[in-house]
Amino acid sequence: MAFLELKNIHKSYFLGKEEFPVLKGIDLGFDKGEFVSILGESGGGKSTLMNIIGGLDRNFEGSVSINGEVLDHKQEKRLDLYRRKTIGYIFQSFNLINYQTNLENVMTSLNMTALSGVERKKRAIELLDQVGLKEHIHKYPNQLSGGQKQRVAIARALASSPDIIIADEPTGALDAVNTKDVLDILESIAKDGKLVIVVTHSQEVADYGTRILHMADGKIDEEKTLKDKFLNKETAEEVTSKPLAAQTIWNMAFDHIRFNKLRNFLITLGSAIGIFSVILFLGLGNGIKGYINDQVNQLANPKYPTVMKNVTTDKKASNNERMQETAQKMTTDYKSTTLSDQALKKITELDHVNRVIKGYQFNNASFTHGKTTIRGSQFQTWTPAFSEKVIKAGKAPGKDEILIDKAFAKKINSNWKSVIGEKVSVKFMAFNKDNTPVQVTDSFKVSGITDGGQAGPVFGTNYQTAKASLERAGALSEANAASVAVDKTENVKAVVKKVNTIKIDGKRAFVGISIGDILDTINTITSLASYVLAAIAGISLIVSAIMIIVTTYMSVTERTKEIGVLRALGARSKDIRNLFTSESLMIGMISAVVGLVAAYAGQFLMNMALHGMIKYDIVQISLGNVLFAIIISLVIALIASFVPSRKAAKLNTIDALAAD
Ligand SMILES: Nc1ncnc2c1ncn2[C@@H]1O[C@H](COP(=O)(O)OP(=O)(O)OP(=O)(O)O)[C@@H](O)[C@H]1O
Repeated sequence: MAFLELKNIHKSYFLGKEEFPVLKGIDLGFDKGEFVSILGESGGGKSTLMNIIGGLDRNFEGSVSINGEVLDHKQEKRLDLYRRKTIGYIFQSFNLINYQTNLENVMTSLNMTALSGVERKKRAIELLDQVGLKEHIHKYPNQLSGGQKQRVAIARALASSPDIIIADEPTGALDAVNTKDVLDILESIAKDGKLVIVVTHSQEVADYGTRILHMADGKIDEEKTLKDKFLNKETAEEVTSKPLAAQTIWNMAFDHIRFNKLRNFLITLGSAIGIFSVILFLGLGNGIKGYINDQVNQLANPKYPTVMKNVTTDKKASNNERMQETAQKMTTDYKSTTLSDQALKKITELDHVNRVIKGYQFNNASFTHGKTTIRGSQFQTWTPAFSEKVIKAGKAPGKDEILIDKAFAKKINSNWKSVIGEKVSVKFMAFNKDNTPVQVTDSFKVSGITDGGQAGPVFGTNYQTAKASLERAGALSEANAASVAVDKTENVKAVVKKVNTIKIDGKRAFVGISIGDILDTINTITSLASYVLAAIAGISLIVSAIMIIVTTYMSVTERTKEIGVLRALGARSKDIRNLFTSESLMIGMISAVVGLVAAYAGQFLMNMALHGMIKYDIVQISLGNVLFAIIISLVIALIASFVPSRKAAKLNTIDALAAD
């Protein structure tokens, strides 16, 4: 029984329905230690036969057996293992991987063995030494002569110590000297106890072997034994085969990215710009939200929700809308907006309420000092609901005293603090019990100066002072607003909810609102705005996804031959898919890192530039934003590589090897 046996091999190609028989019944036996040359006219079917022996072609009739065991061509896994372990391929056009050094080319085959990393490297160097290339191991294939390239290819074919070496026109591209060298090496391989099968057109090459087979018209028409096969000395080295490890695939992907530096740099840059802008906008959203929260909290004490009379009958109206309606009603039907002590008592009786502080709010007040007047501002009572931080100089108003806004104080005197102690007159419209407008004019001493920041100017006296003014003018003096002192911040929400459900005479009596509610509204608006901006920036991520798709496609097209070589060396179809997916993921990962670094740099620069103006870090990239960037970038890379990497994995090995 021969080591390799072919029985009744038939193979046809079909063009449409038309059949072109190429192999018409081949029966052959080969032994280890043989150096067999297959000669024959061009188009006679030599390569077709080699593809069947090499486990690259599965569509044929007949059987191939190794050591008596029939190879099941239907089992892809079995064939992958067969190519990895039993077959070593040498091609006419060398088919080395151009972005790998010669050492790495040999290592690629060794990476499909169970040898350790150190052993693989040692063996690769030994093999390259054996073919006389020790000095050239770190060169790339394009830095070698044709003969040298073919020797690297031989070293690679020998790497996994296969029993059969198939060489398709191995000397076709070589001159006489290199041809002799390569044939010597092939002979020594046969002498080592391996089966060497060479396809050639050259009688000179054929004469070198131990046996010549001649093919014509799809059959072996002549067979000639030149010399005895070499003694089958059992080779000591037995290398166990293993599929490509994930780590190796990552390394190959990385090598390719490095090899195509400029192209990958540009793609990474494109994707990174997308990530950068999305993250920066999200960070800006966080910062603006934080800034507004900070401003509002500087202005108001969150433990004091504000209450007004509810005048709205529309059940669907929000609390904000109700407050606005009450404020409007103050100018037409003032009486209906006042809060009686009796009504406010209902709030005082609620759990967690310490007390209710009565107050006033009047719009369109004007303030005058000498020739300086400011109109259209709100005049209100100063209650503990304001944060003390609002007072930038001086103190809270006592009897017949007033707090004025800093901008107004500056108008009076550029040395604004000096306005404290001066008299300021206030004029605003109130109403008497018949809802007839009554002008209130009074004059108070400035006790302090306020800065309401984004919330606008704050002018205010204490409750007693305002009440006395209203009474002097003959206006209604019942409060039209109140602040509720709640025991703890965490109870504010519950108290406000309760306040909003209190009914008097069967109607909802109050509308209460807390700073928390106001912040919730502002935060929702800011988040929305920042998401919209991030989504607009996200369009560039779509562009980057398209770029990755295009490059992966280009990469697959450019590397068709490499895919064929890897499959011929025994890589599985999923290894090919993983190779392209890994490359995209790596580009996605690098883009995310570059985008994030740029976003952090942007954050630093923007915060530094704006700090003088707003004393706040306006860009605040959160850990969540960082994770989001990494995940979105990887997901895009994964989606973008999905189709091209599958296309690569599905390529037919023979067609891939035939690619130019
Ligand atoms: N994929 C294919 N589809 C259709 N016909 C094919 C295909 N591959 C090869 N053939 C045909 O099969 C025949 C045998 O081709 P093969 O490459 O095996 O010949 P060969 O003996 O190796 O030729 P050469 O010495 O020129 O390399 C040729 O006529 C060729 O045109």
